[in-house]
Amino acid sequence: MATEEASGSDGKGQGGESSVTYYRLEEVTKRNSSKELWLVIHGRVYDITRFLNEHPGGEEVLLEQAGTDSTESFEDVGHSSDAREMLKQYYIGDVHPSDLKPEGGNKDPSKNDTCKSCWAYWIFPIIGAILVGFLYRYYMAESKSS
Ligand code: HEM
Repeated sequence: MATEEASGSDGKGQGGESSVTYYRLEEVTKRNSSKELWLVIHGRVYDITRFLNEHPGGEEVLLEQAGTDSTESFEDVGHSSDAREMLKQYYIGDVHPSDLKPEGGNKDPSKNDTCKSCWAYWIFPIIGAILVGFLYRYYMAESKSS
């Protein structure tokens, strides 16, 4: 497991662009006040302490979400692409892989589903075409004999 794990409380603002810093959810949960406010959105950790006063939706909503995975709340509001762009400047790292929830997209099951639907997409039209072929021949034979 090649993970660069952050454990110090002064790790904010670090995390070079080349290497990802991983944070345990436990660490994120501790940053739940206006003095230090971290959020998780789509498995990424954001230090939005300095954004608190600037948030167009107000401080309160952010304080309510402080230290949590606020992916759902963030998406529910239907934030604009500008808001999504803004996220980048507050990004400090990723949630540690062992703390990641299988959020809506379990890799293996979704792959299996795709494969299942793959053959289904092909097999039904092929069976349909064969049936139509047989029916056509049957009617042709019938019309010739009568
Ligand atoms: C760090 C992450 C966030 C950023 C960068 C951000 C940014 C923004 C921006 C730019 C807007 C103005 C409207 C837009 O452009 O979409 C906005 C509005 C809003 N945001 Fe956030 N936001 C963040 C997190 C959250 C969270 C976690 C909540 C939780 C509920 C929230 C709730 C709202 C609400 C209620 C509005 C007002 C929407 C409206 O008036 O239509 N935001 N936010």
